[in-house]
Amino acid sequence: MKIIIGSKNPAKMNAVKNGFADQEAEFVSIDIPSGVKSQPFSDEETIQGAINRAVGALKEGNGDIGIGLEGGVHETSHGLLLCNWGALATRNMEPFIAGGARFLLPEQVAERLRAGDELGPVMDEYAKMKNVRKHEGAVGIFTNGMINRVDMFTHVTKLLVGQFAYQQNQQRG
Ligand SMILES: O=P(O)(O)OP(=O)(O)OP(=O)(O)OC[C@H]1O[C@@H](n2cnc3c(O)ncnc32)[C@H](O)[C@@H]1O
Ligand SMILES: [Mg+2]
Repeated sequence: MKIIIGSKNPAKMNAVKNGFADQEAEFVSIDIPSGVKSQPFSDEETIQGAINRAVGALKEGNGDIGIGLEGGVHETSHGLLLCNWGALATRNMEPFIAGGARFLLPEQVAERLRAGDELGPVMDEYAKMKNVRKHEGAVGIFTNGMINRVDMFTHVTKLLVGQFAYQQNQQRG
């Protein structure tokens, strides 16, 4: 099975490998554009970004499965939530989608995003670190390391792989 990951971000690549850990698979990473804003601002837009990357990866990499993982934010009456979505595309089924962890961003960070900044650079500044988005992620920083970006996207990948497996079983009868 050839799995194409629509990103070269190592946190996403490792998460996909973890999610398929018990299967014989070859992994290829290709930087696929999300087709949405670099900082998606709703669940809807983040889901679309994940689907675009999954479908694009499948085509571009000529694989059996394309995976797209996308981070975004979503405005609520409680404040700005960080949201995370994934999509799994195959040749003959509609893409599967699954959501990951959500939590409120500190107002200081939320204000920067509302003003048009991207979370990646804002997090590096806030945490006084480099490339937070490729390592623990905002989720790792704000949960004191309890859940990092790889853990979070591994969970999303397992939700995708599990739905795909369920559907395959249903079709086999
Ligand atoms: O190379 P790609 O796959 O694009 O990886 P990315 O880190 O940019 O991830 P996304 O495009 O999915 O995320 C959209 C934006 O939100 C930022 N972001 C999302 N989740 C984050 C996190 O946990 N920590 C830091 N930045 C995050 C990210 O840097 C982008 O600015
Ligand atoms: Mg990005």
